[in-house]
Amino acid sequence: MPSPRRSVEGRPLGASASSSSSSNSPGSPAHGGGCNRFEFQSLLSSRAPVADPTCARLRASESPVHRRGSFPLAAPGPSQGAPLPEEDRMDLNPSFLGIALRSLLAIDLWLSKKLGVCAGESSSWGSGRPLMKLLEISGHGIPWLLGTLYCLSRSDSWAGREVLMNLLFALLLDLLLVALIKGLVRRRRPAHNQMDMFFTLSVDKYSFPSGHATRAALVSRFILNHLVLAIPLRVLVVLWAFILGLSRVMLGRHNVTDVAFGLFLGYMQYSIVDYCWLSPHNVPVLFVLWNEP
Ligand SMILES: CC(C)=CCC/C(C)=C/CC/C(C)=C/COP(=O)(O)O
Repeated sequence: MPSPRRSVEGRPLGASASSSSSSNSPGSPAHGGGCNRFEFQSLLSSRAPVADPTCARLRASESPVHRRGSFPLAAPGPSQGAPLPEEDRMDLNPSFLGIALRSLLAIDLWLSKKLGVCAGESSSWGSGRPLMKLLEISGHGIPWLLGTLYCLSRSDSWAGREVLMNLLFALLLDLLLVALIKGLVRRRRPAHNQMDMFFTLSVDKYSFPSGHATRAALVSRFILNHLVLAIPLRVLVVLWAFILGLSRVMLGRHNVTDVAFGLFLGYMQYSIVDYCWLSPHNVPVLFVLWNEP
């Protein structure tokens, strides 16, 4: 009578774990991909080196997780009742972080789709689209850059110039960081978005993080720290940032997480600007362009 096939450590292998490639069982190469189908690997294989890496990988099919039916790739082998070390079982469990991230992404997509009520003319709040697009322009990089440059050219005080120079630096830093992260993450905009934004850069086909949200948070914090405003105006500035962020999701331009992270990033960017504050004392070269007003 044939004895069960054994791994190098003497434990029996499951039926589909046979290393003979002639089989047409699910785990066999003939069934598509061969041994590579077993994506998970036992901790044991890293502790006890084996001569043949194929064997190490095949040992995964012995795992209790595997046998419980989570991945029904292999039929139960003769090792069914044999107890395994605790660490073998833990390694095959999906990580908590992975599950949490996947759940967050699923909620994000679902919520963003639900909130995308102005994504098209025929959407449930399609008539609000022009207003959302007006908000979009209020947070666009071009008007902010041109506006700052214009004010800088008209400014007649050193203090005003210093603040405006730092605002310009903040806006450029924001464009750079957002372009960098968008290019690295490469998250596509939501499927329901109509790509009809004016004046975009090539990275703006990506959505993470929202450039409008970063700018809104950065500029708001900047204004609150450098302009003396009455309380109602201060509230308005904060509201503008949040409503602009929400409008990005309502227009279908972004998912909720793009905007949430954008607001956070913009807020943090202000801290960088504040830390590197440009003044005639630390970078005089930037200020020699002007004579004393
Ligand atoms: C100096 C320079 C490179 C200016 C470019 C300004 C510009 C075209 C910024 C793009 C603004 C924009 C459309 C960002 C996308 O915002 P999301 O909220 O859709 O990420």
